[in-house]
Amino acid sequence: MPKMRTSFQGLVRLLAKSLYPEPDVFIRELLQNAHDSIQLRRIHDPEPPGEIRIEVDESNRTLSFSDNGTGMDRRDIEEFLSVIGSTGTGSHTRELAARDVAVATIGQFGIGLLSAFVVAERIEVQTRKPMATQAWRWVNHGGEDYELDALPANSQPPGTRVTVTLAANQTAFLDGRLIHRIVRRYADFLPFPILLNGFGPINAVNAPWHEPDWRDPGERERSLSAFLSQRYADPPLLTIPIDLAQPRTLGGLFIPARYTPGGPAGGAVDLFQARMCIRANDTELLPEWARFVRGVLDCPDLQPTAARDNVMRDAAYHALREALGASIVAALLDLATRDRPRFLQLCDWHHDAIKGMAARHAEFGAAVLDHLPFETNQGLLTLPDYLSRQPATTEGKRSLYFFTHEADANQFYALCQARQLLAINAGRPFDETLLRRYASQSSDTVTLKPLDRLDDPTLYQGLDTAEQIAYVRLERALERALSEREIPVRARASRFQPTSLSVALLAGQRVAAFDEMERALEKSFLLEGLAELAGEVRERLRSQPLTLLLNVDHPLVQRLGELPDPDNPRYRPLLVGLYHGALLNAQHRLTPAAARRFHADLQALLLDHLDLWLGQEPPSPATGRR
Ligand SMILES: Nc1ncnc2c1ncn2[C@@H]1O[C@H](COP(=O)(O)OP(=O)(O)OP(=O)(O)O)[C@@H](O)[C@H]1O
Repeated sequence: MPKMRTSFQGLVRLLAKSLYPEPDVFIRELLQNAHDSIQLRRIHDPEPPGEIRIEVDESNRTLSFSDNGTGMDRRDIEEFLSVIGSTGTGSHTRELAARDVAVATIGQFGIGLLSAFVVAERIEVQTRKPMATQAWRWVNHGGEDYELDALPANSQPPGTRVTVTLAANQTAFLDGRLIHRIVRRYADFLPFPILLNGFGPINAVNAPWHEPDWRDPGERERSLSAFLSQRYADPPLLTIPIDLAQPRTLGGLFIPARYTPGGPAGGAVDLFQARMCIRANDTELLPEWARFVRGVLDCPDLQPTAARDNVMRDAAYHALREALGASIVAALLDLATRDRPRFLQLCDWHHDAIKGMAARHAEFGAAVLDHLPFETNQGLLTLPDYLSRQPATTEGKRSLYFFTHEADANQFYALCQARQLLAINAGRPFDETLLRRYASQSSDTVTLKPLDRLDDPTLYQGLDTAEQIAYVRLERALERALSEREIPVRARASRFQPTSLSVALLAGQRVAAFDEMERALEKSFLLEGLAELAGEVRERLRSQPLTLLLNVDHPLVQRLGELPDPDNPRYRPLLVGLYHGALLNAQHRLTPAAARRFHADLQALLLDHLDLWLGQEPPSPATGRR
């Protein structure tokens, strides 16, 4: 019966390519082999110091990796190097562990050498054990067959030299700068110097957590901060040293001084295992809420996948994720008490990220909510601070006054100041959600009081019937004057403090949306379809009226209320001016279009005013003109 056959060469290439989709990992794997062999030799021979050399030979299209590690004898070559899936490093390490000798090797699968076949057409290994009287040369062209020759001892110093002849389409790897970058990415913290063409070390060798003074808190903070600023372009606003016993993890996290909206979807870490990078920019390990955090971690207890480009989602992984979350929360809370200004700065710069995460993730929210700052008319306050300044009712309840439109802050602060109310500006994203969560968690002691409701008796007093009737004419005249300008407004006379405020402008959600639309339409590069859509939304928003509250205690409102015919066109600029004044007082609401209209109106009003004066003056004797 005919038999199925396999192509060894085809299988090896397929396996190598599917395991190692990034061809540059062969550099990582060969450096790791060199590292492991040095580690194994150093158990018996601390001298000479370990060293790895990379040499480029462009004319022969070769890259070679030399180490002064254990080297191999014929048995090692036949049992481990030449057998896919058989690991000498792994088995030596296990034997040593059984004798309680710890050695920090990385290799464990016996397949790393395969990765070189993704880029190589030939691999030559020259090797000698330190005391051996013979060296060996092994050559493979990516097939089942290999050549093995004995060489005189003086042809190879103790250790191993692996020479990779690159395939004709892989010569990019002869570029020194590329090699340098790959070494920094994967092997920056290998504990032995890596020299490139005789120069170096080109790796950092140690990270701050490998240095002897790592346990000194001051030194640790300083070195970690310098290291992280240099590694990432962002200087850290807060550094979080990580030194965990279970699962063993060393490293540093940080919250950058800049927040890039739309940056990585999750917090990102460069994940190392036993000093070798397995995953740069991993966005899965940190808890989902920790979007504002970055850093480097080395966790030897994580189990890498065979391709060494990810880690298993095992118990150690989940325990690490949880421990990192706890470390971040602890560092934030520590900063909140130790260095309040910096904590506030951090909450401001990362407002959306930190408050957003507190709103979305109950656990994180519960841990930090008491410490988050909220803007009030007496500066930034935490919710417990705010409540401690509020009087309690007889039932022990305290009111939490807030308004939800940041654009209204100027106006609301004036209203609240006049009534000596302490109010929270909950206008930034997530503020209102967090306030509501806080109040519902403390419903026995806290009552929420939204201030942007028209019928709020705390701020606005109703009028008696006679007063209401007296102001109806002015209310209607104001509405008509503004509707001529396509500004839909509902005017209502009321009484509020301070009396210096003639008009308060109240709006629903529509204000922010409307302003956005107005701004969008000002942009010349807005796509045609989008401009049409924005225009349509604006028109719909426009039809929802704002509410103008007229303060009957203000002299201007009183005088206008006394006019027998407020509809007379000559008063229109004054009525529109009232509206513009309120708009201006609410600061942010001045869109470019509103500013242009206001400017034109103000000029017309000033001109009228001048004419009025000139009309009262006697004519000039020279010109006969007034
Ligand atoms: N530079 C070297 N010095 C000494 N022995 C080596 C060297 N390179 C490879 N070997 C031997 O060849 C074996 C196979 O190497 P290979 O890179 O395929 O796998 P590994 O390093 O054991 O495991 P992994 O697949 O996890 O990297 C090693 O376990 C080791 O015994």
